[in-house]
Amino acid sequence: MAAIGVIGAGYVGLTTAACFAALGHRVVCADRDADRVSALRRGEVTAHEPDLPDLVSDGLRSGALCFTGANAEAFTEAGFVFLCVPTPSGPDGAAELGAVRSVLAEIGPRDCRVVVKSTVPPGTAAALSRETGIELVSNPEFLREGHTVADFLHPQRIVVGATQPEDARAVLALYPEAPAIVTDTTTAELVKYAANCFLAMKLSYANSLAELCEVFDADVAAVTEGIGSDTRIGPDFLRPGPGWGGSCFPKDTRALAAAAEAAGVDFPLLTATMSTNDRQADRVVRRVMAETGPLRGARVGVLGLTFKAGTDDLRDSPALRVVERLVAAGAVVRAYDPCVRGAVDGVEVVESAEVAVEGAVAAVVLTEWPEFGALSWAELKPTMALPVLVDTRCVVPVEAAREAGMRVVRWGNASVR
Ligand SMILES: NC(=O)C1=CN([C@@H]2O[C@H](COP(=O)(O)OP(=O)(O)OC[C@H]3O[C@@H](n4cnc5c(N)ncnc54)[C@H](O)[C@@H]3O)[C@@H](O)[C@H]2O)C=CC1
Ligand SMILES: O=C(O)[C@H]1O[C@H](OP(=O)(O)OP(=O)(O)OC[C@H]2O[C@@H](n3ccc(=O)[nH]c3=O)[C@H](O)[C@@H]2O)[C@H](O)[C@@H](O)[C@@H]1O
Repeated sequence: MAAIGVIGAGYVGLTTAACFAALGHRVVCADRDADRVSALRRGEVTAHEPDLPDLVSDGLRSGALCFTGANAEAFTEAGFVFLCVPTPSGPDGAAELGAVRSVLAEIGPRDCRVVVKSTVPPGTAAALSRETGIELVSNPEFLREGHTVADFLHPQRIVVGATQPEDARAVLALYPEAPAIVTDTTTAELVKYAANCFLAMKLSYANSLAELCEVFDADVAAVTEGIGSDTRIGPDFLRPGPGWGGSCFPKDTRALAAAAEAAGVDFPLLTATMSTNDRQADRVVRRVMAETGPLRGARVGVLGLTFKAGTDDLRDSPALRVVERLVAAGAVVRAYDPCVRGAVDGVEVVESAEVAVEGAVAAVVLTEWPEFGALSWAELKPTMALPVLVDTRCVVPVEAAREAGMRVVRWGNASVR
């Protein structure tokens, strides 16, 4: 059992803290957001993450986990301190390291292992170790939102970068058994970007295939099944949609592109991955308008606002990019998302799919919430101004919707497979 400090109680920090506590370690988790800390002390978890509220409550009850607003309390006694603070995009796309630096300044040289879990550009730990005199360990995180606890407790691999082999061994020993990749800090940092950027590239490829399929009248579901059955390609991350988003892919692709450019390395695959994504929202609006005509003054019902199903996270959501463009085209947008309540810029958020599509010239599915697959288009169609359904996530059973009289645009002409 180890004494662990975790700095940052967001998706990554809170999951790290609660899971390490569940694994038998003693954890102090610090966050500078006083409201978040007060809520967590009461066992209130706002993120929509399966099992996380239970693990937090268990940790608080057993005393294995506690929360503080003072970072110093998380590292005074700790043998390990995990940095899980944000690394957002700066104005030129490069990762902004202000939060990491400020925490390191607070820690100062001391007798504990300082582990960077935040996603930082290759060379960061080495440079900051030189600057601060703290020998940093790199331990990038690969969890997905909506699955944070399961991904943390059952990782496909753990990557640790360290200068001293015993530091890497000590960090690995905190985790459950899993395949480990032990390397230097810069390589570990690059693994993280390489993974996210590769997945983003795969998605941009799939989205371009979807566009091609619509032009050639081919079926993207069959195409991606056809290529995904080749184990060298693999079936995952080939589902086309309105573009990829979330708190990490967009910022991490920008950050790696900025790092490559600063290093004088031409990486056109990466820039094409991003520019392909940037085009997707306009493509959705074009596809809607091809069915409805001009949108000025027309009502559009949007189904789904989060960046993917299974999360309440709206950060850099492709759905919001589409909404912004629909509004710019003059549409009056009403949106429903099972996980979003309250105000979202430019759009009226309503309490049901039925209310969202009432009076609309088109219903546009932008997030793959399973409940959208169960909607009765026979009941919805008579309430709409035009029977148009644009399903960018391919979740609506197309035959049933067509039988109900809907004109269905299914992304990439995807068949139901
Ligand atoms: N969200 C995700 O799925 C994943 C994120 N990452 C990386 O992990 C890092 C954190 O991401 P998230 O957990 O999503 O961020 P988040 O925004 O959900 O949470 C960050 C937390 O850190 C706190 N914070 C900021 N500065 C602080 C400081 N100086 N002292 C104490 N607390 C501070 C904030 O109040 C916030 O609660 C980023 O580098 C991200 O790229 C890596 C893998 C997955
Ligand atoms: O660094 C991070 O923050 C994390 O980023 C992603 O996780 P996450 O942002 O939770 O989301 P994903 O499930 O990867 O989805 C990203 C985007 O791709 C889209 N997507 C995903 C898969 C697919 O087949 N099609 C598709 O359009 C999603 O809708 C979403 O907009 C990675 O999957 C994690 O491994 C990584 O740790």
